[in-house]
Amino acid sequence: MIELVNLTKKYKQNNAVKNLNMFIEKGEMVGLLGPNGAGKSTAISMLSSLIEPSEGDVLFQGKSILKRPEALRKITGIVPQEIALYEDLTAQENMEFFGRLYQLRGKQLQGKITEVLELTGLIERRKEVVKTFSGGMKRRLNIGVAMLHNPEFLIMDEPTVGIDPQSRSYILETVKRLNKERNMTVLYTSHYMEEVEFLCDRIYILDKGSLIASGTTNEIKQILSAEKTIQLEVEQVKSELLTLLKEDPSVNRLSVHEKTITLILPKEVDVFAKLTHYAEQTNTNLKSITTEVPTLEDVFLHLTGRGLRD
Ligand SMILES: Nc1ncnc2c1ncn2[C@@H]1O[C@H](COP(=O)(O)OP(=O)(O)OP(=O)(O)O)[C@@H](O)[C@H]1O
Repeated sequence: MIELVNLTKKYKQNNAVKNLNMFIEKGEMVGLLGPNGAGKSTAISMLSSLIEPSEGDVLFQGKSILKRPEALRKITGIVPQEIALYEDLTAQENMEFFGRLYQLRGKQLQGKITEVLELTGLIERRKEVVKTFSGGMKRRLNIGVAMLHNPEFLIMDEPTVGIDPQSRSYILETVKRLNKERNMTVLYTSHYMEEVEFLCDRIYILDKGSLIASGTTNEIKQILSAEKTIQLEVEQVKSELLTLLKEDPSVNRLSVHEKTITLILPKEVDVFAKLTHYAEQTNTNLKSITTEVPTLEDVFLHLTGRGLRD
């Protein structure tokens, strides 16, 4: 349905997106993953014709959208990273304003507003002004606005950043339902691996503007099939311990998040005795050692040597 061909965006010395090749089939949920600054928003802006590519093309049903963006625009709903709502208007008034921009009027507009307010769980709050809403409710309303013109294709740019857990799971469940019940095609960008793992059939991983991996969720995880992930929970992360671990030839990758050290090692290596020894040597109080099933987060660490949330 949609194809990105060698899509590139250059800003002076910086390539925000480099030779990006992607395809999205009708009814698919595709994840675009990467840490902050990876190029996700830039890729989305080119896909939705908000900015022009420096090189490459976007094809919709085989035809370039560069000169004729309307066909794709008409079927696309965009949920931007920034909340775009009028704070002093009620939820209902915001919907009416944006609905009119989509040329909806009268009964058709009111029917659609009720439908999307129900979908986003905000029907009870329709008469309240947006500035009294929580961050999560504003996000849900923003999603509702993107749904007013009945799009077949929904682009969501990190829709769960900085919101409460209930709104987050509500959004994830809603997106899944839209895909199942309406065969909605979804492009979902995130730096939360677990969200993409939950939602998406296929995944593209971007880092510094370039694609570093792509495939089905299972294919991506198999990159780590010869490896295992071990997590060490420590009372205090000591630099001496990190040095010993980094120097150990069986440690392929290492990352630290708060008081947890994550190691990726070959599957056959038995390191428990060695880890306990390192802990003793550095006077580290080891609270737990656990072997994890690899996650997409581990795949990113494996491919780049960095955690997604560093
Ligand atoms: N208008 C611009 N001018 C110059 N550089 C830009 C511009 N827009 C983006 N960039 C740069 O391009 C790179 C990719 O940015 P982009 O916003 O696409 O990343 P992202 O993956 O969406 O990250 P985030 O999750 O933080 O939004 C960054 O290094 C950014 O600083």
